[in-house]
Amino acid sequence: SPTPDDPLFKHIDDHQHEYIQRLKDWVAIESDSSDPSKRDQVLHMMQVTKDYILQIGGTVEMAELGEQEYSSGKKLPLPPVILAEFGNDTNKPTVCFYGHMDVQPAKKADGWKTDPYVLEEKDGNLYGRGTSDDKGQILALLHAVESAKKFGLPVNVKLFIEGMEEVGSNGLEQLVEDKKDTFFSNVDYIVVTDTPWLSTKPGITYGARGNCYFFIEVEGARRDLHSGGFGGTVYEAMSDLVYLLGVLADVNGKILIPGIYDDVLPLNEQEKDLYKDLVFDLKDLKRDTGVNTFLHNTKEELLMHRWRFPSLSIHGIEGAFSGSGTKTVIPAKVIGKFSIRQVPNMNPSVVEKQVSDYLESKFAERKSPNKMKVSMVIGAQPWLANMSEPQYLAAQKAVKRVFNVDADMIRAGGTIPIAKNFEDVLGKGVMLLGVGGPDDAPHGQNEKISVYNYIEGTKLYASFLKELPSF
Ligand SMILES: C[C@H](N)C(=O)N[C@@H](Cc1c[nH]cn1)C(=O)O
Ligand SMILES: [Zn+2]
Ligand SMILES: [Zn+2]
Repeated sequence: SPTPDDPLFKHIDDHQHEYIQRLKDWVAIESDSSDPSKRDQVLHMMQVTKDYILQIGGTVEMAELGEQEYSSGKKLPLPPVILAEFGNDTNKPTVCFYGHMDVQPAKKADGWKTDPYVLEEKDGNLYGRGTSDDKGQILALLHAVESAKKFGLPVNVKLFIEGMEEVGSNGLEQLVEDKKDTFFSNVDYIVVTDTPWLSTKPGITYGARGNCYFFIEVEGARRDLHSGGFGGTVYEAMSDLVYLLGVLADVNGKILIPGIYDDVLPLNEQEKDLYKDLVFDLKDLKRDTGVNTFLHNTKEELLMHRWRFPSLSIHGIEGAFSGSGTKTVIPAKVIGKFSIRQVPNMNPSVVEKQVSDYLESKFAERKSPNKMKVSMVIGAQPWLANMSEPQYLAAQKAVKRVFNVDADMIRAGGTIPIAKNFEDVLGKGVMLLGVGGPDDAPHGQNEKISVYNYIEGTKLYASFLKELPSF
């Protein structure tokens, strides 16, 4: 361990088995927010989190968000949001941490080596869905709060924890508005505990991309058809969809939608300098991902395309045959799913129109009689902060104290949908301080967090709480 002698750090080290056991218990709850059949698990996860916060001495209000209505008319309860508090001393600064307890889908059949919902410890890593994104990072924070409390908390701590982040944080912006003059009224800083480091060196994150997520729905027949009986006689919905998905970007990742790059902030020399000293090795990335040829060859270009340029990814097709075997079917209705990561100063409503106009004109050119509909189901804004604010200085000092290195100042390619709203609605500085590793594989197979990041990350959060009042 790189940490100096400190009773607080010793307390954390002494409790690591308990911390790992708790992560194991929480990973076992299949809180996948995208799967309607698992909504009760998300609700249960929020309850378990609330109970633990109460156990370590916090107060908790559960803010109800009402129901989620699907296009089919089906309604499901939205998980309540946890609003928690540790201390309300007006002489102390107040920091509010944000994170989420829902996870992305995961099935052993996707290629996991172990059951995604059974935490496995192997070679210093803890494998399981949510170990890194975001249950492990939230638990590192909660254990830090619990430990720091034993030695006297020098700050008031608030927690704002939701259960729908992975599907775009439904209803959350309105809740931030509603709680502006109550729960958030005394909050000085917002810290998001949901982001990975760029390398094994700790990073502090001052920007994140937004995301506009689209569905293209193409409908041909009333039911799936036998391709022997109908192949060659019908306009196939899947062919239309594959065509539309194929005209979104070129082989080099350039997005072909007219106007999409118009609002991207130009790059200046000062920004270029920020990339120079970052520790980031393309060889490590190749080894981790198994990708031999990336779209960009230098550290700077690759990071800029992860952080400060938009990108378009195609995620899947609902309604298409995707099993093993050789089903000979013509799917009647298919929904293609893709998203465009947003960067400053792109605006989701502008992007929505650009995408719809483009796809409608491409579909019209094709002259298919099938029905086609484009909808934007998530429109999350990008966020970029001023990294000279006090919470950044305190985080830098905490990194130095725990790891004895200077933190990398980095941005995130992923999205925290609520980050920009926090800033806009509350007018408070936001920072992402995460403890995930660069190769944790969030959203992918065999997601993990290392025991090192989990435990030293707990010390990082505890040190941050100690340092914050001095800035
Ligand atoms: C960074 C965070 N852990 C995360 O994974 N966020 C999701 C949020 C999102 C965006 N569109 C839909 N969900 C992500 O970046 O994919
Ligand atoms: Zn997350
Ligand atoms: Zn995620």
